Amino acid sequence: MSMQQIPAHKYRAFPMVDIPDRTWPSKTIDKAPIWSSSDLRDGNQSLIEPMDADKKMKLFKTLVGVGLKEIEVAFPSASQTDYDFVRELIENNHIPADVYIQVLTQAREELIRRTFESLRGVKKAIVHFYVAVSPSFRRIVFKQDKESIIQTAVNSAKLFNELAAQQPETEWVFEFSPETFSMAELPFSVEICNAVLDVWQPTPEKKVILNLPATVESSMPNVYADQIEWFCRHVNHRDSVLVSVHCHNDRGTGIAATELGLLAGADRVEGCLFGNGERTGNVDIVTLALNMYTQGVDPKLDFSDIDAVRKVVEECNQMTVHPRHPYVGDLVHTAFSGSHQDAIRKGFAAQTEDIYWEVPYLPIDPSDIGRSYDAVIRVNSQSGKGGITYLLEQEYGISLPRRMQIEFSQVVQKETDRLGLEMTAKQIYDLLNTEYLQAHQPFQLIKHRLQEENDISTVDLEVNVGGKVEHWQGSGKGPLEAVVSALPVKVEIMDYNEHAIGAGSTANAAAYIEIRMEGQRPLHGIGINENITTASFHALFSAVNRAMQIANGKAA
Ligand SMILES: CC(=O)SCCNC(=O)CCNC(=O)[C@H](O)C(C)(C)COP(=O)(O)OP(=O)(O)OC[C@H]1O[C@@H](n2cnc3c(N)ncnc32)[C@H](O)[C@@H]1OP(=O)(O)O
Ligand SMILES: CC(C)C(=O)C(=O)O
Repeated sequence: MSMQQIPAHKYRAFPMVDIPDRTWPSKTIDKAPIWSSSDLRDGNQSLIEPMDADKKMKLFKTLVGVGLKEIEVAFPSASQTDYDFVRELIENNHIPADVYIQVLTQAREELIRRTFESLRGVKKAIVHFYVAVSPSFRRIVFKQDKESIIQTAVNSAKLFNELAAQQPETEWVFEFSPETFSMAELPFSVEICNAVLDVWQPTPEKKVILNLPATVESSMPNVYADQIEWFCRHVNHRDSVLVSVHCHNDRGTGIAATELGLLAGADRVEGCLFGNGERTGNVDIVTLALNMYTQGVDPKLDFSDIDAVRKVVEECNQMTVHPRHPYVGDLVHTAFSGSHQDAIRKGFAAQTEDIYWEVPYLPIDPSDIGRSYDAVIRVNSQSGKGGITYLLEQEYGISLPRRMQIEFSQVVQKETDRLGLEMTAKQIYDLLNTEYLQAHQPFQLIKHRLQEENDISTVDLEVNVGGKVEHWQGSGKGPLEAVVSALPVKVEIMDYNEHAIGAGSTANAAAYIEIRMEGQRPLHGIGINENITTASFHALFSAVNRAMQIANGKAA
């Protein structure tokens, strides 16, 4: 059956939480939470092909490298691969001293025993068990009432105490997840958590983790935040509990839910790099961290080389990161459209090291995460003069004057429309070269002699005119006026600009001239030469030739 005409007959809205004095809306995130990566567990269990030992190790090292101190590495009772991976980490000392490995188990005795067995000899570990608490799970999956669900959790919590006591050399941290918390009645979630806390007896010095998952994201993020705040107010031993959020992204608001959950009192976040995980994924730790970073809050995770991290994640998950993925996607620091490019170019010009970052359209400085500025501006048929100018400036040191930017962008626009494709900086330069620098017909300046006496310049020009060498002479108040007077056509110079390209002995000069030939619109020419006077003469010839070609109907 396709979409219902009246969806309310099939679906219902999630109930609001009765918490009119909620405080989270007026809070801000001003410090990093405790991060826990679930890439090797929740992420891994959602892959078409779960990672083998090599991939798991590679990703584990990457997670350590970015600064994660809590890493859920396996569901050891699920498979021999997972069990062996935990053993490998422990037996071959792959776990840095300040890192807790975390493992997950169902609330079943034999699975819990095997889980503790997998951890033999570990220096410190977080052992995590879960029981689903929502009404549909109680009714449909477990076919158990609330009391027997609580009893399952309590029995497991007791077994945790017992098995941990058998390995006293390990620093144990316990974690309990009322799975499907976001779809459950809050009083029941609190009741089952309190029952587990009664067994574990945490203290402020030896806290336990209560992880409150949006196992399937099923409400707006403000509702999730209300749930977290309500829970934090009602759970016992709040000062001895680390409240953790574990959001999935079914409604596409996993990031928002997590951020609001932090405002609402959560201390800890579980998620995966770039949002891998069941269905639409776990919350993306990278986006969360960089959201904090771009608000001036140190996330305590290091994504200085985000592309290296992405490469490992893509290889291990056998899944590519979307080109629009926040912060890391191939296209997210790129502007194709004209007005964006214009603003970015002006923003870069205005940005200095001593002021806050405020380059328009770029929420982060790409270089902070190891990205170059190369891809920031790319030119296609949606682009304008700003982007074209930026690329010529960045790649070739050519700074077109404003009116010339307008003129040349029309040339580029025609070409992008014709090609229907993006144009690279080189293609744009080639077009500039063909259109302006190689505009040698009908008059090609071969060489010149310039004399200056009593403020009067005199030039002798050797010019190739249709294969025949001619000599033209002229004089005027400056070199350009002298060349204008030598030309066989009447032109008026409207504007002139010049600048150096590069520095030192290899520097070149670029000259730009705008002229008007009788009966024509103004047109530009460019000259580039080691000598600025020669460059200006070439610029004038370039402009004149373009004007002549247009007059003769040979160019647009
Ligand atoms: C939201 C999450 O991500 S939770 C984590 C989910 N991850 C995984 O399941 C990956 C690893 N899992 C596995 O390898 C297997 O499921 C195992 C080893 C844990 C269990 O395997 P099996 O014994 O074959 O059970 P199966 O996979 O069918 O799981 C369903 C059973 O677990 C029970 N169950 C589900 N969750 C729990 C829980 N938290 N505690 C206790 N029992 C549970 C179900 O009620 C069902 O029991 P039933 O067979 O008596 O009806
Ligand atoms: C085990 C729990 C934390 C889980 O993965 C979930 O609910 O999504």
